[in-house]
Amino acid sequence: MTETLTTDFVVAGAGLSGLVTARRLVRRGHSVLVLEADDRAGGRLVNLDAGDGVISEGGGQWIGPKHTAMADLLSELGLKTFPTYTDGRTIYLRGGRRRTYGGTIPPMRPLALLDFAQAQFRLERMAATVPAAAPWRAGKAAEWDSTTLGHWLRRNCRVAEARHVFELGFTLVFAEDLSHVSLLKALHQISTSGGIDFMMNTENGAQETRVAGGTQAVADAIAGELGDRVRLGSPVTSIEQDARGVLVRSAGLEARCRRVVVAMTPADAGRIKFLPELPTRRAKLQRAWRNGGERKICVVYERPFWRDRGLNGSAITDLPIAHYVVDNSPPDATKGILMTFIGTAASGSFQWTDAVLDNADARRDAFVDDLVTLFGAEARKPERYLEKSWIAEPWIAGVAALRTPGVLTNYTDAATAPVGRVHWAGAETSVEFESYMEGAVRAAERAVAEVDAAGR
Ligand SMILES: Cc1cc2nc3c(=O)[nH]c(=O)nc-3n(C[C@H](O)[C@H](O)[C@H](O)COP(=O)(O)OP(=O)(O)OC[C@H]3O[C@@H](n4cnc5c(N)ncnc54)[C@H](O)[C@@H]3O)c2cc1C
Repeated sequence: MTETLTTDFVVAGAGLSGLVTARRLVRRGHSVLVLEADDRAGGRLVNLDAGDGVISEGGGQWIGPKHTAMADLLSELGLKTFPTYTDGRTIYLRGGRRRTYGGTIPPMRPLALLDFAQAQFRLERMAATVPAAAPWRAGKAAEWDSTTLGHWLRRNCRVAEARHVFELGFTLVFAEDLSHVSLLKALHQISTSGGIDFMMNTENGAQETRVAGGTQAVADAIAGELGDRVRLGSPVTSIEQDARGVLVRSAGLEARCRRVVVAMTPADAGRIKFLPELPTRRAKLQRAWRNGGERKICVVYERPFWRDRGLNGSAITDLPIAHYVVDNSPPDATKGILMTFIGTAASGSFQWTDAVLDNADARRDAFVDDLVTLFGAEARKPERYLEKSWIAEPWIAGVAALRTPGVLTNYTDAATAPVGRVHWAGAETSVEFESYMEGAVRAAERAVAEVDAAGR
């Protein structure tokens, strides 16, 4: 039998953005129903069990000093943060030569450093000409949206060592081979996400802080407040609107409401049937949308033994698996956790083989081999291996938006423009800090302001 409900608003998706949207609407005195397809709330925020009550984040984890909306949310929820571990030296390994360094600049050869600085200067200068709210209006939008960041780097960052560090940093941001990322999108991301240094750095950067208890605690806290307003295992299948309101259908449930906020990536919204049909640009955007995908993998040790040797657990390398390693241990160091990402990027020195991509044991063994090279024989015997794949999630398009060439200039504001009584939230609809948790919260605030302003 189909259950029928009436509510002021339906929020589709209980990721961070949908949860914050619902929380803000409830606080304004509205009735809200949140429909989540998966059997848990949180979306891209999820904790992995590292044993003995310790967790490591499987999805979004870091925030930085410019992430003010996230900081406000954490303080409203009474959640604590702690600094990402940076005491000690970082390992830089290239061509078999292992060195350590302090600060933020890897010990590249002088020519590579010069090339890196010049490419960074040029990218920042180009990014400064991209309007935040309308990147498709940049003077060179058509030119930049017809090429990729990967192509630009190959042409303009000629020293392989410098290019590798760039490719590494940006591949982490987009979770994809840079030859899929529009140059215009990359420039827009640079101008709206705090600049290259902020995006790449830990201290004074986007990786500065972590949430005590992991970011899933944020989702759990909000879902706990919302209680039975959140329905899990309830994928929205259709959204039908007329002049008086909206009918939202899910498995065994129909909800009538004034307005709907769809809080997920445009690709995920593409699975919902809309009546009447969506405007052409919006419908085509949903088909064209891509988020990059990768796996986050961690090995758990009894303790962070590398710290005894003055190392902070971070590494930048050209090893087969671990191009970037970071210390993901809990704040009290009751376990030692080292983390990396595995994607499919095939440019530059990234070459993850199918043998590694398609076999969890091979991934673990290859990562441990790299960690032994970096941190010594003690790395050989981890207590546990954890991984979270964002490649084959049934309800989530992937880690972060990449926008292939042509998407920004063809579909302009279709990701955010409301369609009658349907509004869009989700980290991918934020002008600032798109695809970050900060973007998810800002998008929620924008969507709430929109439905408030729309009245009935
Ligand atoms: C590996 C990884 C690392 C990251 N690192 C960071 C980081 O360090 N810092 C940072 O700021 N950000 C990071 N992010 C990004 C951050 O996690 C996301 O920006 C944020 O969590 C997105 O929230 P959201 O609500 O917009 O989307 P989502 O979390 O994707 O939520 C969308 C929800 O909609 C649901 N859904 C889909 N279809 C339907 C349907 N038909 N009906 C109902 N529900 C549906 C999904 O199940 C999901 O729960 C990372 C993400 C990943 C995956």
